[in-house]
Amino acid sequence: MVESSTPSTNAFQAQTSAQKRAFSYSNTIHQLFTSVFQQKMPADRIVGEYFRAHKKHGSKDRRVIRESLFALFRWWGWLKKVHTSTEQDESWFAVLATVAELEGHSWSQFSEAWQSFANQSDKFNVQPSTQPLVTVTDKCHFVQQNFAEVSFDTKDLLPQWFWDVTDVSPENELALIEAMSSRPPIWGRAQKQSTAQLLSELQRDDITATGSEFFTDSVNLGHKSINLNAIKPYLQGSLEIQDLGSQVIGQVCNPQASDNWWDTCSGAGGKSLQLRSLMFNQDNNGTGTITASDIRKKPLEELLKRAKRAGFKGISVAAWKDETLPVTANHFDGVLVDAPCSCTGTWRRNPDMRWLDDTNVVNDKHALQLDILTRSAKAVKLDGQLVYATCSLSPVENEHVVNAFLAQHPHFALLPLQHPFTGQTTKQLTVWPQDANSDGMFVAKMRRKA
Ligand SMILES: C[S@@+](CC[C@H](N)C(=O)[O-])C[C@H]1O[C@@H](n2cnc3c(N)ncnc32)[C@H](O)[C@@H]1O
Repeated sequence: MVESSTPSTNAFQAQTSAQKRAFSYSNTIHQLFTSVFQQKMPADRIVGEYFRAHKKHGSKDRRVIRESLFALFRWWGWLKKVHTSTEQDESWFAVLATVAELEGHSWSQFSEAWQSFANQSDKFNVQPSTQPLVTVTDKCHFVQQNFAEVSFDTKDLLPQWFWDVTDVSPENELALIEAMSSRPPIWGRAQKQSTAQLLSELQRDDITATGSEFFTDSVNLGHKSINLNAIKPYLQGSLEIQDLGSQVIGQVCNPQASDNWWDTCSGAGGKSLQLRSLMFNQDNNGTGTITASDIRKKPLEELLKRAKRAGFKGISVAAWKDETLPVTANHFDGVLVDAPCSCTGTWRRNPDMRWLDDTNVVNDKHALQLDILTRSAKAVKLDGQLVYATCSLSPVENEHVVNAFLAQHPHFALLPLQHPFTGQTTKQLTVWPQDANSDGMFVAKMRRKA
């Protein structure tokens, strides 16, 4: 943890207990915020490590600290124009007070304290909003009113390099910014039981969840954090957490109950489990199998634990250590390549990454992605399917990779896809975060011809 310079409470005349507490929260948030940028490490990791080392914080403290920190990153495209120093000065308190307004945080006693610290300087006159801030356009006006000497635009909320590497039509721009400036809900899937059964079990655990209009096994678990290890459906494997956008990938694969699929970049198996679950839903005695591979061993161990929890047979792992194919060539009905990528489609959940990464994160993986796709394609049997997916919103990692592959492999052809949320037919599908309140994803499906 990086030590940030701490001004004395006297400097800001923190007198009441709420002001003193607000001051102490500010110290912690500032330390964490500074650490994320200095260590170039995801905020989630920095915060996790901090709370493990500082058990003194109760659940309310943790909520104020964590939510204020993530909100700072969410709105940093504007706030960095206000807080240009690295100190805990008046401008820092001005941005803390502002994020509390932008997010509608309930801790008004602390945001009022931050506001009063900011307004001790002649430079600031931060005022709360007089009306509800619903859209990013409302929020932009609010910030503009409070900080009249700088100019703000909704597009600032995503870095310029993102706009440079992403094809967003002008009519979709605002909806994308709106989605990227909010958190999606937690999405999950019902496994080995109906969604209705799962929902009623969740209700027994006091968790309000709803089904989804798009996929029969999807459940929306809302925005509240859930201690998964305390709920029965999760422990029994009848609930898996998987974003709705990610679920599109398994749905596009559409594996049949007796198919053999190879998940070449399985990680801890989010999609392997979904594929197995979809097979199981068709026929729970089906002979289908999933082989999961990854360059890293640890996630494969985690995958096996998750498969055991779900009681899924037919899932095995084959570590992919070198250039050699870890599976039989020309064997699989389907091969899924969920390639390593920039993850720009998951920025709603990790708003810090848009400020930690730069354009290289999108541009430097094209060769690796094409190489993995090319090697994976060798395992597809005649008439079998090859699915390429990323959680990137950039054509550089998506269409450009698929088109380069097809140019070198004319015996593969794209299969048309229907967007599950909008109904549009397309050759290569980008799921935008605003389409159905999910992460962003990309998927293309090819068939191996004679
Ligand atoms: C997008 S993540 C996969 C997420 C996973 N499919 C899921 O649904 O949870 C990409 C994975 O590719 C793996 N990877 C990176 N380079 C690889 C390579 N050369 N061969 C195989 N896997 C690789 C990474 O370790 C990472 O787990």
